[in-house]
Amino acid sequence: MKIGCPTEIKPQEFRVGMTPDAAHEAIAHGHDVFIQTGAGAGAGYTDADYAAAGATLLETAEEIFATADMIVKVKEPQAGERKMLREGQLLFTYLHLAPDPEQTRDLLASGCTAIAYETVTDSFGGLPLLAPMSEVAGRLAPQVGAWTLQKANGGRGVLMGGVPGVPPAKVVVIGGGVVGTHAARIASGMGGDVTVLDRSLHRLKYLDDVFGRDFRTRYSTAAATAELVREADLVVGAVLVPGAAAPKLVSRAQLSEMKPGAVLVDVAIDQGGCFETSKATTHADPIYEVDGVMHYCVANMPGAVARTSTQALGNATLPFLLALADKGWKQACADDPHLLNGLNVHAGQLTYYAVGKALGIDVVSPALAIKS
Ligand SMILES: NC(=O)C1=CN([C@@H]2O[C@H](COP(=O)(O)OP(=O)(O)OC[C@H]3O[C@@H](n4cnc5c(N)ncnc54)[C@H](O)[C@@H]3O)[C@@H](O)[C@H]2O)C=CC1
Ligand SMILES: CC(=O)C(=O)O
Ligand SMILES: [Mg+2]
Repeated sequence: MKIGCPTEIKPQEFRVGMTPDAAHEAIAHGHDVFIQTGAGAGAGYTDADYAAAGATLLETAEEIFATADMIVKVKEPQAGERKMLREGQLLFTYLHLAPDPEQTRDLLASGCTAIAYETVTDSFGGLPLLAPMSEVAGRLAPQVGAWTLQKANGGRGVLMGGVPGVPPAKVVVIGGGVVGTHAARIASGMGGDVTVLDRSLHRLKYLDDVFGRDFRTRYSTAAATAELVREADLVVGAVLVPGAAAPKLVSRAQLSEMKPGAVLVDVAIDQGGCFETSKATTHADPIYEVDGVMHYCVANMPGAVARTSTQALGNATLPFLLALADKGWKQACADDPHLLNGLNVHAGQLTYYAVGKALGIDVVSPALAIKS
């Protein structure tokens, strides 16, 4: 198979879909790998690294899209990239379609087959291709939250860990999955006074067993969330209903009850965000204020630490990438129901139920789509 990896073009996105090691493995499996020149630069990989791995360097994204049977990326295809997708071509990347009707429309119109990293599952009930970036974003969230809390950035001037004789920041993490657990661990390590909310008792029990000395847990009801958010210095939004638009758990009206200069970091923004007032921002201009409360809503947080993120994502995607290339997507998905769960679009049909529900589009079952 011809595998193509273009340079990411989302603003301030420095990750790359394939490392030189991944290219080397795919080539050892008998595939041809085409990398756009400069694609790895932001993650610290040179064109020479890819050439040494046996990949062919191509100058432009147009050449990559025209040449490859499978496109491997990091971020959802941007409007210009979507125009280059064609019928029968396989796209393997993050998509986050539920909050993105324009992208969904373009992918359906292109006739391509699109497998979304974020909806591939594993046998432990997890999301193995989302998890590495959730680990990164979760660990970044207290770091960016602490920065936003600084006075010069519009925050209320509270130091995360306090100092002897002065209390630390009150941190509330909504959602105790991968992002939430990593955010809580780091915030607690920085000295914050941390509470994690989740609606899964099983998850709360796990967190209490493992981290009970480091942070508190609380069952997520609207009342508990409202009470904790009112008192918080920093709130991290980390909920997920896989594939679906994020539920709105803090309303605009609640902002007026919060402390002036408190900070909301909405990691769930790539699924539309879990605060009513969230709108996606970029690393170039990450924060804004609404009703005295600072918001940080960057939809590609891991891009800030592109080298760590590229390596972590590459470790997770490689086995799936090789299965898709070795067997073709239909056989690979037929053999692995967890990979089939990644199928969001095929030949003009939407194949992921939660996306169809969010956007009001009819859905064809993925099991039927692989037979078409
Ligand atoms: N902004 C960014 O750069 C990045 C964003 N993300 C996003 O972060 C979000 C969280 O991802 P993960 O932690 O991997 O998901 P996860 O599935 O591991 O955890 C989500 C948790 O939310 C909980 N939850 C669902 N509804 C809830 C509610 N109403 N109240 C409280 N808890 C609730 C679930 O029980 C689960 O424990 C996703 O939207 C993901 O796409 C992930 C990586 C990077
Ligand atoms: C998960 C995701 O969308 C990201 O890492 O950018
Ligand atoms: Mg994202």
